[in-house]
Amino acid sequence: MPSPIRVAITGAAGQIGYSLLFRIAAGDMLGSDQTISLRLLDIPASTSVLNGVLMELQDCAFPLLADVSITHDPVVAFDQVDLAILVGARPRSKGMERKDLLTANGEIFSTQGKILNQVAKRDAKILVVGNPANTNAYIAMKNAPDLPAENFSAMLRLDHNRALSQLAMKLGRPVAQIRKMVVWGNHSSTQLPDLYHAEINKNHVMQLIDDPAWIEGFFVPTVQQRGAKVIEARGLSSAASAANAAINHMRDWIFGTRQDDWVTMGVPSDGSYGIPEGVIYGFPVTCAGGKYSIVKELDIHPAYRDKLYSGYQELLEEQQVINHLLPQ
Ligand SMILES: NC(=O)c1ccc[n+]([C@@H]2O[C@H](COP(=O)([O-])OP(=O)(O)OC[C@H]3O[C@@H](n4cnc5c(N)ncnc54)[C@H](O)[C@@H]3O)[C@@H](O)[C@H]2O)c1
Ligand SMILES: O=C(O)C[C@H](O)C(=O)O
Repeated sequence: MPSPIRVAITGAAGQIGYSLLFRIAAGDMLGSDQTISLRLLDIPASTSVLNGVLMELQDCAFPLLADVSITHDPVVAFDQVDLAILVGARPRSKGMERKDLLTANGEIFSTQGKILNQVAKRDAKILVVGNPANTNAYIAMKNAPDLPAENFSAMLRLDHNRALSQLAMKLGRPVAQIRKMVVWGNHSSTQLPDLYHAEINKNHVMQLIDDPAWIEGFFVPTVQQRGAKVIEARGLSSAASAANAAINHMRDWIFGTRQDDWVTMGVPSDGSYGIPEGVIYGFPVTCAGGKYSIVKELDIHPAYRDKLYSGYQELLEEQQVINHLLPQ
């Protein structure tokens, strides 16, 4: 068996952590032949809970779990990590937008970006889940100038999965048959789930959906507002589905996307689709050999062009709020 991969998870005592750790330790992210060394980070106030999580991980006797350690020191958690999933941050509650968390959470990502810069492996893959995920990922990336920008990503996979499921339900077909979904932009209510490129068994789904009102009146707002609806229903934000999306995101980034398919990742813009550099934005990407590439030259529905740009503008507005956390 290959030597253990070091995986750091922040916010490990939280609710996403509780869904995420056990699946990673069971092999859902890195496969059944790969041992894992887990580094769990949380704040001192969560030590008791984190101790309980540690006991439960031990009690599972996972064959792939080479070792697990807990700490509240990011220097220890991120030391020579291969993968870091940055979950630890405050979630929003009912009535809040995700960007309302900017000032509460931004600081965490500037600190952690600096420490990743010092101690993580130079090719570490870093996924930011904590909200507002795109801007937090941007803060971490800018505070880690010695790591390649392409090592940083933000999670839009939950939105992508939500869009896939809504479409599968509409078509009455299995989700596994759908290819080429994308959710553009910010992991916020300005995100744009776009099914105009989607295929099912190599047929364009638009040939099967003769219902434009469903797309704009149901599909798009349902995906955009899903996080808020879950908070309304559960009184807590999505956790198991978020953990599942984080595993999907990392697995595809590491092992590659399916043939003739792509996934949505929040990645640094390279100017594609008129989105200037300087933001982390949801794009369709293919992954191979541990690298992602933005899918180029898709024809954007004319009514969507301005909407893609609105997501960019919102990200710039978010950056204004946390400008003091970016190295000048
Ligand atoms: N991108 C997405 O699709 C997506 C989906 C769901 C949730 N989220 C976000 O993920 C974050 C976590 O959600 P949750 O439901 O697990 O929240 P939670 O409150 O249950 O857990 C958060 C954990 O983070 C810890 N924490 C806080 N500051 C920390 C720090 N500086 N270092 C390490 N740990 C720290 C807390 O002690 C807590 O244990 C929230 O910001 C939430 O909005 C994002
Ligand atoms: O909506 C939230 O605040 C949590 C999360 O980002 C989600 O999309 O479920």
